[in-house]
Amino acid sequence: MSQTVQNQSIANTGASEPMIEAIGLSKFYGSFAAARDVSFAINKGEVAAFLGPNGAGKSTTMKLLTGYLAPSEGYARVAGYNMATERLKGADSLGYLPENGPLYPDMTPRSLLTFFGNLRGMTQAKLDERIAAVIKTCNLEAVIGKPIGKLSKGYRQRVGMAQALLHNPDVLILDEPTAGLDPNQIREVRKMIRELGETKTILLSTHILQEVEAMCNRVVFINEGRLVFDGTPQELALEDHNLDNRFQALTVAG
Ligand SMILES: Nc1ncnc2c1ncn2[C@@H]1O[C@H](COP(=O)(O)OP(=O)(O)OP(=O)(O)O)[C@@H](O)[C@H]1O
Repeated sequence: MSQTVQNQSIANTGASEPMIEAIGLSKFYGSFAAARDVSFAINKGEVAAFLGPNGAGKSTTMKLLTGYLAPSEGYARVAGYNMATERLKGADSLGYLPENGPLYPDMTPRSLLTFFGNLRGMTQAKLDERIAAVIKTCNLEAVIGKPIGKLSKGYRQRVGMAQALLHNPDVLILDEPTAGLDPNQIREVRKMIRELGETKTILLSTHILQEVEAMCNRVVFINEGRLVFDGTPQELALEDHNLDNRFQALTVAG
């Protein structure tokens, strides 16, 4: 597989305040590198796709960025805070949708949101206000009192989004937000992300190329744990005329 950085051009969207930074991030499991010296910066206002085939290291890198996993080398910054030494401050600005969504099947969406709000030290008044807001944003009215384990995949994903949005963070890191959803649910989640992207900086992982064109103004591409492209969707498509061809070119042996 190609292991060279084939395009390091940085997207120029006019914004320049870095909100999500990977600085030489590596994660080793024994001698296997799930992420290897990954560096990029997502600027304020950007909606960035984190692209790569299965097993490329997207979830690992996202966990390193959010501070859920300790890097073997390098460090991450969110909203300017080092996630190794200032994680709580960084977490105030960060909402994270993990790849498997909410893992508390016996809780209801309301009890889950209350639990996370309490963990974040929200006052009851603030919590009531924010729960009402995320129920609306994520369309959770119909299921707010039902056990999460009994909800459809689409609703579980929305509960995960509600949890990520609860403290109204400026930065969102979303691990495959549309995975396993039906076409209607995918359309709804994409619409929600587009709307959120008007006010927030977002990094979302996907291997669906239409998602890039539908939602993103920036692409970071990794393969076998290494950064292989960093630029705009237009730059990604340019060399091989379309995104499908380019995805293949960046991931096949070469
Ligand atoms: N705890 C672990 N121990 C050993 N290997 C791991 C561990 N976690 C992840 N890996 C390996 O690291 C590589 C990257 O995994 P990761 O889940 O980050 O990929 P991904 O790009 O998110 O893939 P997908 O699109 O399938 O979710 C994979 O080969 C995976 O098997």
